Amino acid sequence: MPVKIAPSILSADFMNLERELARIATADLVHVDVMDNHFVPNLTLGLPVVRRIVEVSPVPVDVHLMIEDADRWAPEFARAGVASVTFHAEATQAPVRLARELRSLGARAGVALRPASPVEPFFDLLPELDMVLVMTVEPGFGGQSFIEGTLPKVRRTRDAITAAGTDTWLQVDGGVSRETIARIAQAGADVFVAGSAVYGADDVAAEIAELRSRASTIWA
Ligand SMILES: O=C(CO)[C@H](O)[C@H](O)COP(=O)(O)O
Ligand SMILES: [Co+2]
Repeated sequence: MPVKIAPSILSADFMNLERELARIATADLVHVDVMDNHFVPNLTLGLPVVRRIVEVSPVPVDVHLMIEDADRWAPEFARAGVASVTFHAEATQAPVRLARELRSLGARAGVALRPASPVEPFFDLLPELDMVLVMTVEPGFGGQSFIEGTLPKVRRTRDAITAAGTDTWLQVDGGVSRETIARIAQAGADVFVAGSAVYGADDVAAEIAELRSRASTIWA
């Protein structure tokens, strides 16, 4: 089954991260948003915290870097032992060189795109990438509403991955909820980040199961 649910700890209780990670043990990945207050107008957490998350997380760690100078910093997150490192296309000088370096360090390599950034330049480069992240909100904050106008980009990306025949995952991040997930899956996404929808639910495990079920129906 291709569908993966990746709760974002951006909406978790940062004072109790170990407990918050344990609550999402039935998820496929945990999504960790790293923000530097330069690439986006928000500041979250950095390498020392990510290293501890890797040690205690019950599921593989998926890092989303919203930082400038990804070429300098992204490899450090791979060295921290995360499963995947996604850097923004807008924050790197050399995406292929960086993706190759991340892979050589044992991490999956992902490229992320702001809603207004074109994905087409990456179509010929898909064999170099383990994941494409199409942002479905402007990066920086959880709890924003889904931007419907990003769906055609998700569909074009899925079509390009199918044409390339690569095993590149297609992640969406921002405004994923019970209301939006089926439409996003219909457009071709297979990895779904959900922060406020999961951590805002009374029963976190039930919410993860519900999101997975709604997306899986489309993929079945
Ligand atoms: O990268 C992000 C914000 O830049 C977060 O991963 C994303 O916003 C998740 O939050 P929500 O599901 O509440 O929209
Ligand atoms: Co994110």
